[in-house]
Amino acid sequence: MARFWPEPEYTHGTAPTTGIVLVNLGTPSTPTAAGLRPYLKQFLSDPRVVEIPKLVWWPILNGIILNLRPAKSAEKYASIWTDEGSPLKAHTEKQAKLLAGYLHKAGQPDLRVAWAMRYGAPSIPDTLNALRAKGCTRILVLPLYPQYAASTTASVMDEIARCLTHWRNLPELRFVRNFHDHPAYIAALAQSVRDHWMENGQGDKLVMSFHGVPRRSLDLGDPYHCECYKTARLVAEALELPAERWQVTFQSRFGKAEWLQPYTEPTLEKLAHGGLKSVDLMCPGFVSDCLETLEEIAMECKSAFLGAGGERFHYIPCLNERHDWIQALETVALEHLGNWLTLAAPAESELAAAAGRAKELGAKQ
Ligand SMILES: C=CC1=C(C)c2cc3[nH]c(cc4nc(cc5[nH]c(cc1n2)c(C)c5CCC(=O)O)C(CCC(=O)O)=C4C)c(C)c3C=C
Ligand SMILES: [Fe+2]
Ligand SMILES: [Fe+2]
Repeated sequence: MARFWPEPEYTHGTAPTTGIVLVNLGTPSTPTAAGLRPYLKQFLSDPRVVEIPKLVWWPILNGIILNLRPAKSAEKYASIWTDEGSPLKAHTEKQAKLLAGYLHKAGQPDLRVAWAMRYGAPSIPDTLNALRAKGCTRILVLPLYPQYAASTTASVMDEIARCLTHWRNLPELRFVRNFHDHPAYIAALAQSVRDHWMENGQGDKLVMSFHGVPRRSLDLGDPYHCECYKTARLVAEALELPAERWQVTFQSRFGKAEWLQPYTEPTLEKLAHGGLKSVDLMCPGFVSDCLETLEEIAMECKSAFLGAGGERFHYIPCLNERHDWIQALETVALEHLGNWLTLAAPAESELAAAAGRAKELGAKQ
């Protein structure tokens, strides 16, 4: 007897459901050497992050770095850890919850919002599997990196693609490449500076510090450097700052190779030596406060500037849970969802009829 196979939509009995995944870098599970080791191992084994041939890099990573760095980094993490755990994780989770609420209010209650970390937990595969279990057949991936870099944005795409090699029935996919010049993101950054000035007064210079990458990546055509400068220029324009009142720097250098210059900490010392007394520093490339902003900038760089003769150093927090930033995130998401929003999901009655037909077909088999 011929076998009747149900049509695909009956197989799953669900309407096309759309999921949004916010992805950030990741963070250790605990601020201890034991928590740091697996996180650093996964992070620093990513060929998008360290672009040195495996044969050369692996002995250095496994023989030296993973023996020395976990304890050193753990101490730094311990200095910023909160009751909610890692600040990066806490902010990312809250941003996802807020975004879901904003989309619900905007008349999009069916969108599922999830969050994942490129390294550590919750992993990208676990998050995509959870969305699949909720019936999502359309997924928008939104890396929380405003500026595109191969080491961050492309690495998220690699992991999504790697994960989907294990799926038979692929979802439709959309991917936000960057939002470094999005007017809503720029407006939120500029307003965060104005808010800070209103409360604390204005410093003599606004330094905008971005995470660094190896200089070689710029020579190889990575747009990261240019996107950082564009973000900074747009923020400065929004604040009507003349050229001598703002500056771009790059932080978090790793290893001995040259990274993007000028480096943040030496620049701050140079500014102080040159007689600058008062500085405001923001990190527009990080949408959440994390180790790199709370420890490296707000603690280490502050003490370097003050130690070099500066008198006032103010760190302006990241966008975190600001209302204008979550609105910006909502706008970026809605723009990329595009016609997925207007391709209406089937009505309940249609779904019930489809489920009935599927049952009938099942009985015939
Ligand atoms: C080894 C090379 C690294 C590259 C290239 C790199 C690029 C890069 N990173 C971020 C954002 C973050 N990095 C964070 C921590 C961090 N970064 C590196 C190294 C590279 N980053 C290391 C080894 C670490 C871990 C901490 C340490 O041991 O120093 C974080 C903070 C995470 C947290 O838990 O708080 C973020 C965020 C960007 C945007 C970027 C390229 C543009
Ligand atoms: Fe980093
Ligand atoms: Fe750092």
